[in-house]
Amino acid sequence: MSSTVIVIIVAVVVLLALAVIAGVVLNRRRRINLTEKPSVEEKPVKGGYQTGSGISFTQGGPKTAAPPDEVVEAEPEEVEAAVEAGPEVIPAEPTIVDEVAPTEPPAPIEEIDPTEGRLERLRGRLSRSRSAFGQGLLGLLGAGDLDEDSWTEVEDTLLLADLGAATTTEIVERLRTELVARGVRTSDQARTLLREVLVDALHPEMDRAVRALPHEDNGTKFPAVVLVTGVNGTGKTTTTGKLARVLVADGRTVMLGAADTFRAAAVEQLATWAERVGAEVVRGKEGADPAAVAFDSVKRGVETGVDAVLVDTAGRLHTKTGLMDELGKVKRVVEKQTKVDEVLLVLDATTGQNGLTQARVFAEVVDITGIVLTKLDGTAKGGIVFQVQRELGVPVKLVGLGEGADDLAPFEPGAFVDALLN
Ligand SMILES: Nc1nc2c(ncn2[C@@H]2O[C@H](COP(=O)(O)OP(=O)(O)OP(=O)(O)O)[C@@H](O)[C@H]2O)c(=O)[nH]1
Repeated sequence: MSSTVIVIIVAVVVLLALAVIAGVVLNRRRRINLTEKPSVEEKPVKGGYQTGSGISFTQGGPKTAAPPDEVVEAEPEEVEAAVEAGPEVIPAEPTIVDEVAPTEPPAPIEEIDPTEGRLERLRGRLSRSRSAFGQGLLGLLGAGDLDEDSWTEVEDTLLLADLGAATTTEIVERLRTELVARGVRTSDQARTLLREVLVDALHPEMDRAVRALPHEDNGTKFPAVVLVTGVNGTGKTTTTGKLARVLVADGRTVMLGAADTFRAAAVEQLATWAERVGAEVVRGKEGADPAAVAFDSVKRGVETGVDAVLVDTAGRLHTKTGLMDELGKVKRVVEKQTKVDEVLLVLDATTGQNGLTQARVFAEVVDITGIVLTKLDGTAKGGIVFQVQRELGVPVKLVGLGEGADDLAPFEPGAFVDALLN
C-alpha cells in the first residue's frame, strides 16, 4: 500500500473520530443541566410558571446539613430488631438483597427532557390558581383608595385562595400601609406593590436546595440520604421517581429504596421509575418492615458508591403513634449507617386544610427539612404554599405540576407570584 493511501486512510479515520466526538458533545448539551443557571434571565410569559434555574442540589453530611434535634429518641433494642429482620414483619435479609434489580436493566434508559421543553410544558399549569387570585386582587388594588368593603374583598380573595388567616392578615396590613405610603394610583403601581408583598410573604431567603449530593467522611464517600414521606396518594412515589430523573439528568447516580411496602403496586411503581433511569431499586416483599428496606437501600447505596439514596417511605396516617413508630424507626435505623440529609414531606395541594393537618402530624413525628407540593396544576388554591411554609417554618423546595415524568419544578417565590399575577 502506498504512503498516499495510508495518509488518506488515517485522515478519514481522524475525521470520523471527530464527527463521533462532536455528536456526543451535542447530544450531552441537549440534556438538562440542573446546576447551571441560565446566564440570561428570561422574561416570564403571561400566565406561565417559569423558573429561572433548575432544581439545585447541595451536599448532605454533617457540615452542611445539621438537622434540628430529633423528636424521637432511638431505642437501641428496637433498632437492632429492625435491622436484624424480626421474624414477624421483616423479610429475611437475603430476600431484600436478592430482589435488588439488575444494575443494567434490559429496558432502554430514557432520555430526560431538556430544560427548555420542561419549562414550556409547565406554562399555564397554574392558570386555575391565577384566575382565583391575581386578577381579582389587581382589580381591587388598582382602583386606588379602597373603602372597607373593598378591603374585606381583598381579604376574602386571599382566604379563598387558601392563604390562611394569619398570612392574610399580615398581607392585608402591609398592603394597607404601603398603598398609602407609596400613594399607589395606577394598576402598574398596584401590581409592583402586590408582587413585592406576596414574594416577601414566601420568604425568598429560605434555602431551597435539596440535600441530595454525597459527602466525604474520613476519606469515605457517603451518599446523601433523602427520605420521601407523606400520606399515600399525595404523589410520594411519583415525586421520588421524578427527583431520581432530575439527579440522573444532572449526571448523578441514585439508589431507590421502596420502603413503602404497604401497597405492592407502590413498590412496582418505584421499580419502574428506577428502570426508566437505569437506577437500582432495593425493595422488600409486601408488608415487609419499611425500616429494614430503608436500611438495606442505604447499605447498598454506600456499598455501590452512589451519590444519593432516595427512600420512598410508608405514609400511613392511621394513628399518630403508628406513624411515629414507623417513620421514627425508619430514620433511626438508617442513621445507624449514615445521616439522613433530607426529609421531604409530600403534600397534595388540592387537599387544602387536610394537607395542613397532615403536615402538622408529620412535623411532630419527624424533622421535615423540605416540602414538595404536588398537583398545583389541579387546584385554584395555590395559596396553600404560603400557609404550609408558615405553619412548619420549612421551605417548599419543589412543586409538582403534572403527571408527566418531568413535571417537577423548583419552587421559586418570584416566578410563582409572577405566574399568579400575570
Ligand atoms: N396532576 C398531578 N398529578 C400528580 C402529581 N404528582 C402525582 N400525581 C398523581 O397522583 C397520583 C398518586 O401518585 P403516587 O405517586 O402514586 O402517590 P403516593 O403518595 O406514592 O401513593 P401510593 O402509591 O398509594 O403510595 C398518581 O396518579 C400521580 O400521577 C402532580 O404534580 N400533578
